[in-house]
Amino acid sequence: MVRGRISRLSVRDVRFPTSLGGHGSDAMHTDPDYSAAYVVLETDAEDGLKGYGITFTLGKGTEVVACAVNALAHHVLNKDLGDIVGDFRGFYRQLTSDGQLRWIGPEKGVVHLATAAVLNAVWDLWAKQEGKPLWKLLVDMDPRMLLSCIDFRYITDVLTEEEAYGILQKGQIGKKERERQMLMHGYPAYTTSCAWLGYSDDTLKQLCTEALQDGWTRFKVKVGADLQDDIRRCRLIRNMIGPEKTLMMDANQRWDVPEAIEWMSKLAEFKPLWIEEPTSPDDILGHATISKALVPLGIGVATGEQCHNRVIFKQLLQAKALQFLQIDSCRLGSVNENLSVLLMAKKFEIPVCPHAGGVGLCELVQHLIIFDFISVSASLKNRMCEYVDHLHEHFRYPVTIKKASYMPPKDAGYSTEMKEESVKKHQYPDGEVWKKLLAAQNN
Ligand SMILES: C[C@H](O)[C@@H](O)CC(=O)C(=O)O
Ligand SMILES: [Mg+2]
Repeated sequence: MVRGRISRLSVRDVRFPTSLGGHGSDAMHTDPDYSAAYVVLETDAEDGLKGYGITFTLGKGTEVVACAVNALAHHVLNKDLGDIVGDFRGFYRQLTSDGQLRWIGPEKGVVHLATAAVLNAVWDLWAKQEGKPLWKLLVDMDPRMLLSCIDFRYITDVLTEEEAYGILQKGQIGKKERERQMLMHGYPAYTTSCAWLGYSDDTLKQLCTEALQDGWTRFKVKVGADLQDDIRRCRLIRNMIGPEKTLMMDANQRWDVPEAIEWMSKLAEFKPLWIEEPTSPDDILGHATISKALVPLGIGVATGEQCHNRVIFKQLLQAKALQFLQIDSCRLGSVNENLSVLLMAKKFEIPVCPHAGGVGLCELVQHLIIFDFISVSASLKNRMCEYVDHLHEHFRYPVTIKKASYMPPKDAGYSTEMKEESVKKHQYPDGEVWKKLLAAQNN
């Protein structure tokens, strides 16, 4: 049973200097410091449980998101957790429809990232109070209750609540067996960690060799800045992994539409399964044009890590603009909005392959995709969840990867809690890591 009134909300700016090693770098984000606006919710329930929520950011943006979290705090403080989750759709709407804050959204940008951080903390707290990992809380939840968490506004033209109910009802069939399958074998993953754009060829070779030894069979390589470099790097990685293993490419929005088509026709010989974010994430019709042009080359289009909200996903699906849909646990408005996108993807029969390149994203999104398999999609065809091998040591409940698959978390909650020691060290600008780095920069 949920209990307690939210008595405190705090938010901290936590940054990791990943840019120093080129980790996480791509054609548009050349110096990413993996960071998080880290929210902690406390209650008066006296059970010692807290809710932890993050949203992923890159360095400087974090302080802006933290401000937005503080601006949203009054919606959460002094609220009864039972009232929040009892009408979660209403609460989601209260946050996303704040009469003043929605002007700097709505449901997009900084204010939506902040909403995700707050709501991720609420879901963590809820799951902890129920004593279940988040995926299991969702799997066991009555379908009507689950649907009551979703705001269907703006998507009823493609998915009504009744249709969604039908999907969830169908998903009940074989659910126990799929849960057993997940617990035994886990959810298939791919790795992006070998081939960030800032890595040298030697680093790429070494990491790729290690990944192959560890049993990875699916790899993503960053492309988009320089065609000759891309050709060299893609050849290198394809030669190393061989013709049978899966290769994906990610351009992180670098190209115009015609440029994307032309560039990919030059990389087609390396047989990528998909090109990810070939152009602006807002250009739905542009994605549709690219998708259509790449069909004869056997290359799909993947996108989603910077899709603002369910409305953009709806239109991408309507326009047949993507072949692989990439949800993000912190870009959308938390679990609530991700549920609506999983259900739309099911309706359109488009495989979901979540984005996880960032700090904490692997920890969070594994819950969503495991739930999706057990209760919604019931399929692993063309599906895999991204994995990046960075910063897990800072989390209290880090992901477990076995045989290149995510093993379902067993601890209660949303795996969002960071180690206090790590937070203290990496808090910006006063944590010891940043004090040293900033002092060195100033000398
Ligand atoms: C800046 C991030 O590392 C980004 O490159 C992640 C990404 O695009 C992915 O993981 O996919
Ligand atoms: Mg990407």
